Amino acid sequence: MKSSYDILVVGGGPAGALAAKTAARAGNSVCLIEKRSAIGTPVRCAEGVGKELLKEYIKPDPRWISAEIERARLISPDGTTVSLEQDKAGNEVGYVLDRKVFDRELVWQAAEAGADVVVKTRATEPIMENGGVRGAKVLSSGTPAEIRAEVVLAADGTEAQFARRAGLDTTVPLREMMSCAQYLMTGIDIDAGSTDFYLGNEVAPEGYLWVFPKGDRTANVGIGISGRKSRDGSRAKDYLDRFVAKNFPDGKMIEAIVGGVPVCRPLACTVADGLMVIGDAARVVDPLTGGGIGNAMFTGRLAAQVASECISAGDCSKEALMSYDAGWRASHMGRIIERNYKVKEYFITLDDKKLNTLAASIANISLKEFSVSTLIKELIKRNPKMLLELKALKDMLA
Ligand SMILES: Cc1cc2nc3c(=O)[nH]c(=O)nc-3n(C[C@H](O)[C@H](O)[C@H](O)COP(=O)(O)OP(=O)(O)OC[C@H]3O[C@@H](n4cnc5c(N)ncnc54)[C@H](O)[C@@H]3O)c2cc1C
Repeated sequence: MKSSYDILVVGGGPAGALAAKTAARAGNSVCLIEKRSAIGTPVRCAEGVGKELLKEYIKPDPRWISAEIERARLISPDGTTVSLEQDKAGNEVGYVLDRKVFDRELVWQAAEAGADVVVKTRATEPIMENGGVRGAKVLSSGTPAEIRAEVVLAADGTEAQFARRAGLDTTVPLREMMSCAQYLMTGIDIDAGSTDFYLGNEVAPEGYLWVFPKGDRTANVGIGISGRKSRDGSRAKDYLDRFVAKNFPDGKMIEAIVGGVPVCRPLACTVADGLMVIGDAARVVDPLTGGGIGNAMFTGRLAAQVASECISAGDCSKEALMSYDAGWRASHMGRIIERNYKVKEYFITLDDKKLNTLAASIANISLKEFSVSTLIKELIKRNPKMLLELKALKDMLA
């Protein structure tokens, strides 16, 4: 680790790794620091990801694919199942990853591209000069040091501490922080080709419960609920325990995790003078699905491209870096986040009866060519009693 670089990346998750790889490939001197002693552990993720989405960033490799997924199923409170099968070209839809291996591979690719990767090194605060970020104060294996950089890319995950310390507003409303609990379970009977989402206030109030297969009768079984507790005082783990006791009484729990997923709108501004915020720290998790791996990689790559251009032009001011902020907001990803935020806000208002009605009305149709707009049209056609509500949703998305 040197004391000065073109680009300093704080955090070795998918956002930081893609940013470091892209920036190093563009010829910049790059340092990626990670506070943990090993990249990728412990895993705080259900590890589901779309195939198409991933293809853009990394070649599929059986070393980090735990399972191939053919369909996603939505299970309503009364057990009605809606199956979303395959993409338009008939390809399998996704993977469940082994993120310990996946994250390590991404960071290894950054190192191979020329980035210095330093673990056990935590950014404690930004170096601020003339109102801008000029690097980071760090604790590297317990020893204080300073790393200066033209641009810092903050990829430090949900807590977004680096951006907050640099003066950005990173507040998440309590109800928009989904609290999660997850067990890695083995010895359970599941559909090995399906990611299952259980909906309803009994199972997961204002959220959902997931079963993501990892091969060999093993799965990530997890839950996210809105806020820290539900109205009756139950926590995410209480709901998960009830579900597991009922559905997988003979299963064995191998690993347990807790975590939070911000299902809010992204940061109002993701840049400052000398600073760009990427991945979960920028709050670009999909607010409807809770998926953030692809969006983390997308923002990491885009930020590194913009940072490289700004460094070459000798201008890393907030104004110059703003093309990253404007770029991701105008992108397909930015538009989907905005749309899915509205869909999520609508779905959390539905009681179990309405969820059952909607699920029953589309359970028997083929959703192979599924798109949100065609689905809403179909729902409106089939649910005259909910016409006004569904029309309001359609207008919101127009
Ligand atoms: C329970 C749960 C289930 C999820 N399931 C899915 C899913 O199925 N599919 C999906 O797409 N997404 C899922 N997500 C979201 C997904 O995990 C994140 O969106 C993704 O990991 C974001 O990547 P990132 O690089 O932005 O942040 P992270 O992966 O969180 O990486 C941030 C890194 O920064 C490091 N760091 C933090 N502070 C510092 C510091 N001060 N100095 C140095 N390093 C620091 C951390 O140790 C960490 O390694 C889930 C999240 C949770 C909590």
